[in-house]
Amino acid sequence: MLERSFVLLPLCEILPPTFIHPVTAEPVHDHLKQLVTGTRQVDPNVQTSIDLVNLVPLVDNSKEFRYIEYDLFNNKSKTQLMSILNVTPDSFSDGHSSNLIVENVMKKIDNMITNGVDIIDIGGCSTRPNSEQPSEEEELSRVLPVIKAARAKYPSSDDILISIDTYRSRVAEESIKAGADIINDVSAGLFDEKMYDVVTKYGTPYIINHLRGDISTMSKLTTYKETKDNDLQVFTKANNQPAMLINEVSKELCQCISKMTEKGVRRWQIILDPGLGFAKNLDQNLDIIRELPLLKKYNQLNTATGEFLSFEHIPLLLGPSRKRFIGKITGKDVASDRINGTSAAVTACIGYGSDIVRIHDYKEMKDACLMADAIYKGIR
Ligand SMILES: Nc1ncnc2c1ncn2[C@@H]1O[C@H](COP(=O)(O)OP(=O)(O)OP(=O)(O)O)[C@@H](O)[C@H]1O
Ligand SMILES: Nc1nc2c(c(=O)[nH]1)N=C(CO)CN2
Repeated sequence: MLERSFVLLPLCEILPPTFIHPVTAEPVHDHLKQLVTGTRQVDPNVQTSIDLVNLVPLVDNSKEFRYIEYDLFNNKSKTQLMSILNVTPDSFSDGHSSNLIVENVMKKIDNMITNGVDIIDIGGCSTRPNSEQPSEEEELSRVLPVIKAARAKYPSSDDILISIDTYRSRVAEESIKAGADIINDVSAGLFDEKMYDVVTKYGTPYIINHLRGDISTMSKLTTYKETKDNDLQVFTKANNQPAMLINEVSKELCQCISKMTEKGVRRWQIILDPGLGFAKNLDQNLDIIRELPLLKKYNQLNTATGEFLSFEHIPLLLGPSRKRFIGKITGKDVASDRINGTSAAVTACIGYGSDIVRIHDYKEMKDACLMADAIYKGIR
């Protein structure tokens, strides 16, 4: 056991750092560290190296087992480019029929795929601060025809991954039935209590984004103070303001994770997003990016229930694209003028450890990803 990373690593995801190995009397986490630092060698009869990959299983109609693979041990996976496809009436319609809208959207999808996008994030409902929310029926009528058309032309998740950007469980469910692969929920289940049941039922990857309040109140809910909870042992110490922000965001995400796992969602379905622009002010958005390594190491133990939650080796997504904090820093009031600012932010996100970036300008951001991967991960 002590010479096998494929035994120790999963154990360290479910056992707290305080857990002592019954025979060696050392923490199990220390045994993993010994393998990572080379103090102890892996068992050559069963493993050629300590390297492991994380597989996020996909639910595909084919019989084959499909998954998204992340080499989280060495940070050597190519960053995934998630391209935003807003199917809101003002994005594609020019006053014509819905068939024409789908036709126009398909051209854009073709172009995204030609330009090397990995995931297309389809959204029929804007979640930017204070935006108006359409009805569920309206949201469904916007996204379903596009998902169906995209899946008809690109049948396999190998061709393209499709995510549905929605906080509504019914939209998520219908989208999965229409062929979407991933659920991207800005509310991490807080806006719709049935969301976790859908995620459990279909077993899809589930992106959980941190926010507070709702679309109209979130911009004001930016006070992050250390909360007192005698039952909660947090292993990442918050000795400054940015670290405290990370810990509070993480704790709030863990509250959601705790609820969803109780409902049957599995750890390997989860992709984390600390939510740039969601209940964060300008400095907090910068802190989130800069302190991403802290978030990736977040660990907590509920001493009352024994529940241990760790963010280690969970894939991470950031969505900085064209957001207001970039506009404020670069002095660009118009969102489409923020491409260079976004490019710099995307590079930083990757440098600090984001596995997926959600962006609007896929051609430009493809280049940013290629450069950042070459510099930070040595991947070409
Ligand atoms: N959470 C946010 N925080 C700050 N600014 C945001 C946020 N979301 C969107 N914006 C701003 O909204 C504009 C882009 O909106 P757009 O709807 O295209 O983005 P999006 O990421 O697709 O959002 P949504 O999916 O909610 O529609 C930009 O002006 C951007 O500055
Ligand atoms: N996962 C994720 N989804 C989003 C994000 C984001 O930052 N992350 N930003 C949005 C625009 O506000 C809409 N949807």
